[in-house]
Amino acid sequence: MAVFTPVSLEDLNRWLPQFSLGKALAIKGISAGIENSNFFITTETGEYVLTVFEKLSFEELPFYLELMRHLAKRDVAVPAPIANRQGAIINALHDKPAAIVTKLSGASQMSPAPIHCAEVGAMLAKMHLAAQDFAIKQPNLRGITWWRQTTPIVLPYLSEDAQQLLRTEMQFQEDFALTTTYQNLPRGPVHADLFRNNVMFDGDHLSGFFDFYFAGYDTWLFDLAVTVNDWCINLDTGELDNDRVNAMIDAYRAIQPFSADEQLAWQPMLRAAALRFWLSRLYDFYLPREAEMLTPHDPTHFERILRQRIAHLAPALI
Ligand SMILES: Nc1ncnc2c1ncn2[C@@H]1O[C@H](COP(=O)(O)OP(=O)(O)O)[C@@H](O)[C@H]1O
Ligand SMILES: N[C@@H](CCOP(=O)(O)O)C(=O)O
Repeated sequence: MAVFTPVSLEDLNRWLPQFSLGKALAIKGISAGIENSNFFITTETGEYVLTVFEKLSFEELPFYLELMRHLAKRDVAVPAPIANRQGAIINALHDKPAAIVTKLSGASQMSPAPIHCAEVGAMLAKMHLAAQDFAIKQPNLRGITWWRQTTPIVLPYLSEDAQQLLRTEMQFQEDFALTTTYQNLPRGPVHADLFRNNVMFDGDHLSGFFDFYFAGYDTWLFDLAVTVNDWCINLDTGELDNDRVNAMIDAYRAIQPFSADEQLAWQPMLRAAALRFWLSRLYDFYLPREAEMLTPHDPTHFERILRQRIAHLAPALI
């Protein structure tokens, strides 16, 4: 991540007494990630993760953190938010919303095999089902409304060829969103950013997933498409690795079978998932925010993936 808002050990020890976590012993900024300021913290009671939210507001945040609390209570492997003595899980730090969550064990699996993709597919299906009775409905803030807003902002930075691709794909997705196939897709709270760096493995065992800060109420299929586009590809070309794709969708289907509409929507949804992250990476690349640490992601990675999804069909969901 970046560190946009520095937090010192002294800052933390002034802020921490509202929690039952004892004294802070150490704090370390985390360079991975690009959205918020994240820190590993060690206190007298253990190790946690502190996040200072850079864009999400006090009003928007309950959806994300209450969803994590809801899932953790149902034994889904996600970090649990830590409440202060008044029961609040979102508290101001340096005038920004901040939260402490439990720290997951393990490490990211950045070169996944089919076995890892199967674990992720099964866990994603379990998460979708466990979230069905979650009471708060907040839209995916990086859904098609945001794509419409962001497209004209980033277009001027693109080559003519890339501009043509973006305009054509936006029209395709606008048309697809009007179909009954799309409108009939099962939906609920989804993670919407389940990349390899947001999942922890202990060996071949999935130990947890985190970074719910792009979550929203959207189609389950969009969530699966986002995940396939990061876990099941040749990173150099964006081409799908069918063994990993089939491992993930077979494991998902074993828990939650696909509807006829999902089977019809699969190819357009893989394109939509590629478009969404091409747009966000273009925005972050050409309109970057000031940060103490920031590792921006490469936008052309998702341009390649989008072109691949348009040119070649993925394995079907049947
Ligand atoms: N609960 C957690 N347990 C363990 N590591 C975490 C946890 N949350 C975040 N991290 C670490 O912090 C990094 C950045 O977190 P992430 O949520 O992806 O950033 P951002 O808030 O910018 O999206 C992760 O790649 C991971 O290394
Ligand atoms: N995962 C997305 C955007 C967010 O990145 P993160 O590292 O902050 O989770 C991408 O790779 O573009």
